[in-house]
Amino acid sequence: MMKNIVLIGFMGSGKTTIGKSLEEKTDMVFVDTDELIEAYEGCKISEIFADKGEAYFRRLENETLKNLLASTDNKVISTGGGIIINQANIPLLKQLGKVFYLRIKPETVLERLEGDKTRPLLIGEDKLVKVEQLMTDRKELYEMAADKTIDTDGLSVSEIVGKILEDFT
Ligand SMILES: Nc1ncnc2c1ncn2[C@@H]1O[C@H](COP(=O)(O)OP(=O)(O)OP(=O)(O)O)[C@@H](O)[C@H]1O
Ligand SMILES: O=C(O)C1=C[C@@H](O)[C@@H](O)[C@H](O)C1
Repeated sequence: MMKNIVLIGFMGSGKTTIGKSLEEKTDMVFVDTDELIEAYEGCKISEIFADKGEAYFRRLENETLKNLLASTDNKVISTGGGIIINQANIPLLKQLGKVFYLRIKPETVLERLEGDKTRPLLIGEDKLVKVEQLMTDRKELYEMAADKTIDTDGLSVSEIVGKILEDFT
């Protein structure tokens, strides 16, 4: 297994925020699979979904994990919220390093992503219903992929970072 910290969890669970804070507090380098895909494709995730479809995006996520496996370690890898949908990704995540699942309640997701237009799966009405449905569909997959689950509701960024570092040996 490579020595990376891998962060998984729903949109808005804090993967980017926690990942960047880990980068500041350690000698590890932060990367984000959504950002790597945007850089590779030269456009935004919402444009990839609109122009080429979700299935195309999911293939890019799988390629991105394979590229990271071929790269150096000592990274904090933040992942797209749906990275676990393709179950072939689960063993890849585990090979990359220790997988931390940042668990969050649907209500907290809505509070955090209010007005955010960058998540194509959460556009339109009835967002709470959409979030609840997606979480129900994904719950088991996140748990299957995780080495460690952190319930993040009500915790500060530094508390979550502390828990991860305590556990990352
Ligand atoms: N522990 C926390 N407490 C309060 N607010 C937080 C916490 N962690 C993150 N946030 C806020 O929640 C929002 C979403 O966080 P972030 O972008 O890090 O999530 P994400 O998991 O990377 O989402 P996505 O996968 O959709 O990019 C941000 O505005 C961030 O400041
Ligand atoms: O939860 C999801 O399926 C997604 C989460 C984002 O991080 C992006 O990867 C994209 O918007 C899809």
